[in-house]
Amino acid sequence: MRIGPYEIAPRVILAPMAGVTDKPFRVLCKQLGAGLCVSEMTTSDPRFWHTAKSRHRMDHDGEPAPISVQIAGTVPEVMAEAARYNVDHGAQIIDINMGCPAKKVCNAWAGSALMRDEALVARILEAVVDAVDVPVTLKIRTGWAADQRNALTIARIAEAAGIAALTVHGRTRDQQYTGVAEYDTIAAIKSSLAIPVIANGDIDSPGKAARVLAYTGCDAVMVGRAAQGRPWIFREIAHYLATGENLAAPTLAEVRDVLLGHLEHLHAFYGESSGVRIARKHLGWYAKDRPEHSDEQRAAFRAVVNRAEDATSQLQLTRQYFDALVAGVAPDLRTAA
Ligand SMILES: Cc1cc2nc3c(=O)[nH]c(=O)nc-3n(C[C@H](O)[C@H](O)[C@H](O)COP(=O)(O)O)c2cc1C
Repeated sequence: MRIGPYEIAPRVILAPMAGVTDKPFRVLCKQLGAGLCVSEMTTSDPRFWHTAKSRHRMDHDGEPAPISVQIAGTVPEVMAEAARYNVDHGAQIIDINMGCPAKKVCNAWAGSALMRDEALVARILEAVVDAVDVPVTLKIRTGWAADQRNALTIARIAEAAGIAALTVHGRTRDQQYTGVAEYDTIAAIKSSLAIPVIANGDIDSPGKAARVLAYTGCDAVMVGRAAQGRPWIFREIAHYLATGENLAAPTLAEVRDVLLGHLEHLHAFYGESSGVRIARKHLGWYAKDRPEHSDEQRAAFRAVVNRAEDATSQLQLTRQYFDALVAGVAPDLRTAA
């Protein structure tokens, strides 16, 4: 699949997730097989561009190409300026967020709320496409509510405005994350457009990715929540799409090394104090799906690791836990604390 000059291969993309898809996570997912990783959304309001949060979100130093940066906002000229600013700071693809149901975004009439105003959508897309020389992509839901499913109309507006690829999350805004993704709507959109369409929603295994691609006819799939604590899902999906075979799960030693590398990158990127805090949610996700140990042990691991206040002890406790798993013994988390 192509987005402007970029060949996106394999056809599996990391979804933008605020608070999750920061640079350390994007770099990791790319290394582990994602064809493209989309940044957390960045605000289009210039008053917030110099906060620590925005500076981290706009930092793409050393990130592998193509660098896709998501912007959110409501005013066409402001969105255009935000797109220019991000391109000046390394963005090679601009993605526009009209898919996020978060209150903070929707109260400001951004994210998926924008889909209710089709004329404004057209003005925003045209303004952003005109403002930059890089490809502009759009991410939408199927509509605002069950009786307001206007994704196909928005998709046609997007294509006419020069959008280079469209991602559709198969839910309406009022569904938030409940219900099941409607792949029928995504298939209908794909069959009506000439630009690449990316299917998103509930893709959590290589088999599901292949089924969604076949059912919708889409050009690629986008994976969000299933990548949390499981960044190797991208190579698993890529391998399955290429061969029809399942790749072996990563060994515990590899999981340990991936996780320790991820923690080190978080500590270096955010600084020790914020890095340790931000790492905690990732630690919880990595521990969540380990079948080797009991729920009690996983809960104990989270509790102990959450107490680590500095980078050294967070790394040490994590290593200790996974070393014990690798050796096939129960980790003694009481003494580790
Ligand atoms: C924690 C979290 C943060 C998210 N932040 C964004 C965001 O910033 N921009 C956006 O377009 N979608 C955002 N989403 C929606 C995801 O990109 C994706 O559309 C959704 O999770 C469905 O895909 P999944 O079923 O693979 O998780 C977020 C989702 C989650 C769970």
